[in-house]
Amino acid sequence: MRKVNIAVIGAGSAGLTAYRSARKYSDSVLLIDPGPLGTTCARVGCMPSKLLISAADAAWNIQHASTFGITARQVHVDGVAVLERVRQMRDRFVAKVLKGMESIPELDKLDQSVRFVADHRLETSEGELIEVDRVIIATGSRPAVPDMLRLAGKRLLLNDDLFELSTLPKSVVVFGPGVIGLELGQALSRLGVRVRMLGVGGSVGPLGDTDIRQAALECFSREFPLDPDAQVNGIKEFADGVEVTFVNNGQLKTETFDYLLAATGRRPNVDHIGLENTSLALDERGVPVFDPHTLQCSLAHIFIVGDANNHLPLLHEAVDEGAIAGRNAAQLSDVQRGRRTVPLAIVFSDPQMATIGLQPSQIEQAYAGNYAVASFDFANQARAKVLGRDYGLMKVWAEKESGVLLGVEILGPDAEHLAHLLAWSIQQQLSVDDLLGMPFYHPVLEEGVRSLLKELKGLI
Ligand SMILES: Cc1cc2nc3c(=O)[nH]c(=O)nc-3n(C[C@H](O)[C@H](O)[C@H](O)COP(=O)(O)OP(=O)(O)OC[C@H]3O[C@@H](n4cnc5c(N)ncnc54)[C@H](O)[C@@H]3O)c2cc1C
Ligand SMILES: NC(=O)c1ccc[n+]([C@@H]2O[C@H](COP(=O)([O-])OP(=O)(O)OC[C@H]3O[C@@H](n4cnc5c(N)ncnc54)[C@H](O)[C@@H]3O)[C@@H](O)[C@H]2O)c1
Repeated sequence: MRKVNIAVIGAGSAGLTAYRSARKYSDSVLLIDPGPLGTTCARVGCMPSKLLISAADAAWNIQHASTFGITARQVHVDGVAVLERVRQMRDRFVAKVLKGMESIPELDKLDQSVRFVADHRLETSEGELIEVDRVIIATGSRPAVPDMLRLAGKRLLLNDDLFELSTLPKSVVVFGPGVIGLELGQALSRLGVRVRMLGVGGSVGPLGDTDIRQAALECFSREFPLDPDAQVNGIKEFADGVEVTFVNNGQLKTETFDYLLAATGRRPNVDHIGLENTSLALDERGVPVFDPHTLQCSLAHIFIVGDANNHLPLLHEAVDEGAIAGRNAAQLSDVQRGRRTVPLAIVFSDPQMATIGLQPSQIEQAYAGNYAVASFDFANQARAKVLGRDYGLMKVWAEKESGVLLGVEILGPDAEHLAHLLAWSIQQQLSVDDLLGMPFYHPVLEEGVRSLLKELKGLI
């Protein structure tokens, strides 16, 4: 039987980093993945979605240049060319990952799927048994599709499928106004696809603040119909599309679309890896209980990283977790708490959305009576007006006595940059006064942060 010191299950962003981190300490590290290789981020996630969004923004900016007195006569979106570019560029990102994997010795790689058959034993899809001293689970996640949406049959699209279409569809109903739904749904709409978006429970993107959520709803609803708490009565596949019956303004309405895009969340890939054959403690979703600082599970020799642990399903977190777990798995007698960065999530919609630090509900719970919050409306911001993008709302929460920043939510132009500025400030535990002592150029979007901080100073 093959014997391995450290087995890394999954060669995505988390697994690859875990492998490299562990390999610094041990010669016996096996990276196991049946493929497709190249990582979710590069193949079907971060990169192709951002490529589609860039195409959409190009079309949108031309169509809306009239704000500046510039009119383009005819804007033609060539759906075939748009998707070809997305795939071409996507393939380059994937190729870069695969090239990087070439430096991994062949003996360290196994192109099969594996499952646990005991705490220290894995079985490959071909029946080979592998005795393992330590294991890092890095199996990622996959779309979670409610049964009802499967009624769309062949007309059901997942994020993976969207980028493989030969041309842009004419119409798409998007289920789930979360991160993926808003990014892809808005991009499709801006590329001329008729989009309707339906959600449950009223959530919009990752936003926790009700005012910002409302502002987001208003912004997106200007571009396509969006009901974040829809009542859907039926879904039916027919030869050329899918028919959806839902309640719209109190009336039952039936509309047909080319496709139904399911963007209703993701589930960790831990249900087919034989966890039932181990003595690992699992949570209510069947995910191994683990320590987010060490990535160690209830059995000291097993670690879980990236989307598989369902904690912070984002690329930079997957990479950080892989590095921590790789080191800890290799140094089992000296497991250490790795450094976790301040929570930061960005949605590449327009306006962009960002959440940083503690969520509003967490602040209420931990700092009740001892925090202040100020908000800023981009409608009044000089730079946003110059850019013709004067919409959005931003809030910052700070502790009352110290003035230290606790959390931020942004809906606004170029939020990706403001979000980093504020995330770095929170991580440095900077206070409102510290930040107000920094330079603010004119005219820039950051001046909005200064206005907000000045208001916040008056409240703490
Ligand atoms: C549409 C979309 C857009 C996104 N955009 C962003 C973004 O802009 N920014 C951001 O930060 N995040 C984004 N994400 C999230 C990000 O892509 C993920 O958080 C990240 O890719 C997770 O990496 P991972 O290593 O955990 O998983 P993966 O990269 O999915 O790797 C898991 C690997 O495990 C393998 N595997 C599974 N089961 C087994 C088994 N039994 N045996 C062996 N191998 C197995 C799989 O083949 C796969 O290669 C996006 C996700 C999606 C879907
Ligand atoms: N820019 C980024 O960083 C980025 C981009 C895309 C994805 N991601 C990662 O991928 C994860 C998954 O994204 P996601 O958008 O699939 O999940 P999500 O949790 O962000 O959104 C799922 C949405 O679907 C809704 N929903 C659930 N069941 C539904 C149903 N039956 N009908 C209609 N709506 C329903 C939910 O209310 C929610 O609004 C994100 O949490 C994020 O971590 C990140």
